[in-house]
Amino acid sequence: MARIELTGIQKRWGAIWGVRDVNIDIADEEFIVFLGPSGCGKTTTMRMIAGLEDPSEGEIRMDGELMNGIDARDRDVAMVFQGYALYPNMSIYENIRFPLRMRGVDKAEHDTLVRRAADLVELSDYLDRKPGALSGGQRQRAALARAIVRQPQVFLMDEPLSNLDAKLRQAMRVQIKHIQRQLRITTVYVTHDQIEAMTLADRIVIMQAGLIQQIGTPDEIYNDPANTFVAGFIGSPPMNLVEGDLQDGRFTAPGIDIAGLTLPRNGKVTLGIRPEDCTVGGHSTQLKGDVYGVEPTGDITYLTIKAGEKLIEVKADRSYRSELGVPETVAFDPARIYLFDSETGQRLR
Ligand SMILES: Nc1ncnc2c1ncn2[C@@H]1O[C@H](COP(=O)(O)OP(=O)(O)OP(=O)(O)O)[C@@H](O)[C@H]1O
Repeated sequence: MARIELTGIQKRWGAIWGVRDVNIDIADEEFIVFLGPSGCGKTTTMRMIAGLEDPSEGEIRMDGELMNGIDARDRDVAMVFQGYALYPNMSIYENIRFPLRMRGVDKAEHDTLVRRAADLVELSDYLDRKPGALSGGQRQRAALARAIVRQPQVFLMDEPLSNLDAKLRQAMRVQIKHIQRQLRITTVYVTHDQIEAMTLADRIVIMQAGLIQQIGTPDEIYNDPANTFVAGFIGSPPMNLVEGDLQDGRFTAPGIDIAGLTLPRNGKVTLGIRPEDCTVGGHSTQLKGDVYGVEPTGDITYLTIKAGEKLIEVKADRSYRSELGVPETVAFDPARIYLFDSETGQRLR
């Protein structure tokens, strides 16, 4: 159980900035995911919570207690990393037990705790094996069990699934979320994978270049992106963003003409529309272009249309087929159209 408060956190090494002005109040039992591209400051933020880095400025508190300057070993956190960091010569049993020995937990409790943790991650049948004799997913589960075993106040996970293949990642996501809910341990998880962030998080913190761009629930981040960075980072494929001209509520760009956008502003704006909020065909005059790519995947067909010089991504019906270069039209759901300031990227509508 722990609430974690980061207030005015900055980290720099000489002229290099890791993070600038990070403020976030993480509730007890919350699952928080830091999401952003490489180098945005996610790991640095997590390392400061762990006590592996000191902030240059700002305060870190756990349950109100100031953590600045307190050694990592004296913080009640457990970490899981991408590289599992299991000891190759120890059995899985001994690997999971290791933190109990390090923390001086009463020996009489070890066996029960190790077996309970192994059971939670479904590794009970593998306790006698060495890490080398396990699959990647099983090793990752062993690393998870080692973090779980002594029930810390906080879990810190840095891209723990990125070594696994897509199918295993999905299975492990479900397992991690399930275990976190069962144990009710505050969890901070770092990833650059938006699906992981959307599926795991109570709240997502989106970062870019050391700055927090938005903090919100997955629904808020998806439905109410604060700016073009967030809009373009979430979604698969992400939101289409088209620069154009707005005059008296009518947006125009090459191949695109949309009326009825109520905004008390004229001039250059960026229009945003998600691929899943577009409908192909019909008598739409909103977008006219040529088919540039068609990708059937079974349950959905991804269609790329070239309008002017811009490629627009559309999620079409699974049965949609066409030939390259064929003229096509697209209609936009008016309630799902976003407008952003083209200069600042900030959301206008
Ligand atoms: N020890 C260090 N010395 C100098 N600069 C550093 C150090 N650690 C990180 N940085 C810089 O701080 C910035 C943030 O790094 P960080 O590792 O937090 O990014 P990240 O978002 O976790 O990226 P990735 O997904 O690639 O791990 C980067 O520009 C990085 O080069």
